[in-house]
Amino acid sequence: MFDWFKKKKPEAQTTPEPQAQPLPQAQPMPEETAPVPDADAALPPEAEQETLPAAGEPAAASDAADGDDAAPAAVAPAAVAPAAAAVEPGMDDRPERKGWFARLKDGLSKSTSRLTEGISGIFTKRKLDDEALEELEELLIRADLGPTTAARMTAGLARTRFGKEVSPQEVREYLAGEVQKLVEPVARPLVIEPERRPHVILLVGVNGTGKTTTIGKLARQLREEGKTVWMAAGDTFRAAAVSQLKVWGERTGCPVVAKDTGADAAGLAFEALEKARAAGADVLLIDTAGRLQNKTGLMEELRKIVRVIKKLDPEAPHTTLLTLDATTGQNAHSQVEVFKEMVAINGLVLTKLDGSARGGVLVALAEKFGLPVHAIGVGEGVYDLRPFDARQFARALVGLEG
Ligand SMILES: Nc1nc2c(ncn2[C@@H]2O[C@H](COP(=O)(O)OP(=O)(O)OP(=O)(O)O)[C@@H](O)[C@H]2O)c(=O)[nH]1
Repeated sequence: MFDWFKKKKPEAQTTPEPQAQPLPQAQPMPEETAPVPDADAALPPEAEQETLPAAGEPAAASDAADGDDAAPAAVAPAAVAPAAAAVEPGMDDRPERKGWFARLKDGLSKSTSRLTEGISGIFTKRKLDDEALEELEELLIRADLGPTTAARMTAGLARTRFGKEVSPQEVREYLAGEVQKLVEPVARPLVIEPERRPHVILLVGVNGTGKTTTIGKLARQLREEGKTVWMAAGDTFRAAAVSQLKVWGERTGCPVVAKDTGADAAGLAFEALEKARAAGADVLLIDTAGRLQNKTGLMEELRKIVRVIKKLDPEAPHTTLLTLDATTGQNAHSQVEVFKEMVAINGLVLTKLDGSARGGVLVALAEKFGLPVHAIGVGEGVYDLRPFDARQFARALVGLEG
């Protein structure tokens, strides 16, 4: 299995340091699932194909998802890559060289230094006058906090300190407090509802924002909590995405339901839910495509996935998470708008807050959309997903110690 992994290292796959820290035992596979040692051997021979109760291939006229009674199309069953027998040596990057707060702070340092240097420039030995307020407002807008937030924060500072001498440290403390107040309501950890079996989590987001990596990180966390996790390789558009998810499956000891490139993503999600349910899994994580360049196609695909899995569980997906790359700054706003049109987003994961991030955007997103930020990504490793802590984030953003 790991030979395959070595041979077919996917493009975006990371190479964490070899430090074994075993997760719980690999999950048992249901009897009827065939191990798939190779990504290219995902389809079983024709004789073994079975008829699915719903959801056909994209070309099939009968779309079970549309709720019609047409006969479901015969499709190749999804292959299930078995959970690895043991955690891959090297997947565990837990003995961190740096604490996650330090990483977050480092990552935010570009936004932070611009902000802190700016604040020092404006406020050293100077009274808070209109000009200083204007400069501060501009600085906050440039740090991606958004015009509304910038205006409110500046006005708040003026209310209590106008005409007085304020130090840069005072301003930073004030801003950290305001940012914390703003983001606190959205800092909500992801809750897995035990009565759902499985709790279905759909990951959506533009390509490259970190969906697949986030699935791997989430799977690791959930497995450590003793939960059984299945994954569905719903980005059937890109072969690399499927292989990448299989690698994460191996790393975390979670079965991955996958099909060949071009297969119907909704059909795959349906099968994955059936299988995860039959196996009594606690959580099913569904990866999806993120081809925003074909917005209509993507919208249809995501909506179909949702319709199809609702046939098995009317309340699924129980969580639809949008991953946003924090380095894209204001672009994140339009991504939220676009994906909200497609599916009912009920949580965000902000990734790449460790790398030249434009972290202020998180504040503006919180203000504008109020969507819960369930987690933040602070690195490429399997341990680099953290619950979003409002206070620590706020302090890191303005360059204060946690
Ligand atoms: N520094 C850093 N890199 C990250 C983080 N999350 C993901 N990445 C990297 O971002 C790249 C894209 O991540 P993917 O998980 O492949 O993103 P995706 O949305 O699934 O993209 P596709 O597979 O193209 O659909 C990979 O190189 C990841 O290692 C993070 O929190 N920090």
